[in-house]
Amino acid sequence: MTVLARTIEATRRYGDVLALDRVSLDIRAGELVGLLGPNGAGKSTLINLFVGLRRPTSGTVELLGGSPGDPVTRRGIGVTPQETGLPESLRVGEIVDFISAHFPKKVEKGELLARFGLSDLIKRQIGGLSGGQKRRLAVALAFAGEPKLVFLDEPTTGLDVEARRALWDGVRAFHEDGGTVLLTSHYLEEIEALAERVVVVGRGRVLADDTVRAVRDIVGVRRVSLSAADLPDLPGVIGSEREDGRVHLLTTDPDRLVVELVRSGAPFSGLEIRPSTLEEAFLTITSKESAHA
Ligand SMILES: Nc1ncnc2c1ncn2[C@@H]1O[C@H](COP(=O)(O)OP(=O)(O)OP(=O)(O)O)[C@@H](O)[C@H]1O
Repeated sequence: MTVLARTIEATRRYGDVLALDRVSLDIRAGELVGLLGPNGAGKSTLINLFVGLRRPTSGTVELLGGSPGDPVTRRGIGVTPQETGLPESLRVGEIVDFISAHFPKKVEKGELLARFGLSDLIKRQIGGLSGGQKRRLAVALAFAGEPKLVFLDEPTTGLDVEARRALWDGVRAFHEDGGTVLLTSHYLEEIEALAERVVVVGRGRVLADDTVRAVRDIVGVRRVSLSAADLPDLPGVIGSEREDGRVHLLTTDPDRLVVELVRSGAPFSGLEIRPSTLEEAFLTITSKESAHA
């Protein structure tokens, strides 16, 4: 399958901060890929490398067979960054015309607005739109030039459920017509609603690149925490660490783990069970450390 965007061992530093650490990733034609990761994982940095807003400190980035630095290449993509500022005095229809004018091919205005549930707002000034409507418009504009590949950085931030659904419908329609999308999110639920492939990023590295189902199994992990001096080997523990005298055990079956813990007779106190955060689940599982005392 044709690769539309690719990084090879891409590293990006901001001063002392290593935002991306040797990331190699292919985005193939027709894919809808979700980039999932906690705050500061490096998602926006990766998108910025792909769309030519930043250059890698080392490594290579390719876009549509060319370089992201080339404005002609960039005409083949659509982008909605995390923060968007649209001119307040323009009307919705006017901003669509303005953006479309930059592209050789364009989606018909009425159709573009309908796809994102914005038809009724065509004559409204942008300054009079709600935050959610502005966000939806900013996302719709990424599709205006009939792009081959669209990058959406947290497209549904600040949207209510209905607006989020309207936006998802627009993205799905583009994908069903063969379009390729890379979108970032903090939420697996969002990626699950849209994507088939999930790339999990944490601390600048790709931690997993798999189907939504496979990633969901890992994210479904629970964290069982307790205070104990010594613990025997317990079944079903897929990762563990010790912190300030507490032991954190990761498992997909916390009920069984607790039963086995009690059966083992090992003294413990302060038992707590909670869902693991994405970062905990992935970093603990992928680290080789084990903290069986
Ligand atoms: N312009 C910058 N100058 C300095 N550090 C930066 C800059 N941009 C990003 N960083 C740092 O690089 C790391 C990765 O940031 P990035 O914005 O790519 O993460 P993210 O996964 O998109 O996070 P979020 O989900 O919060 O948007 C973070 O530690 C961030 O503080």
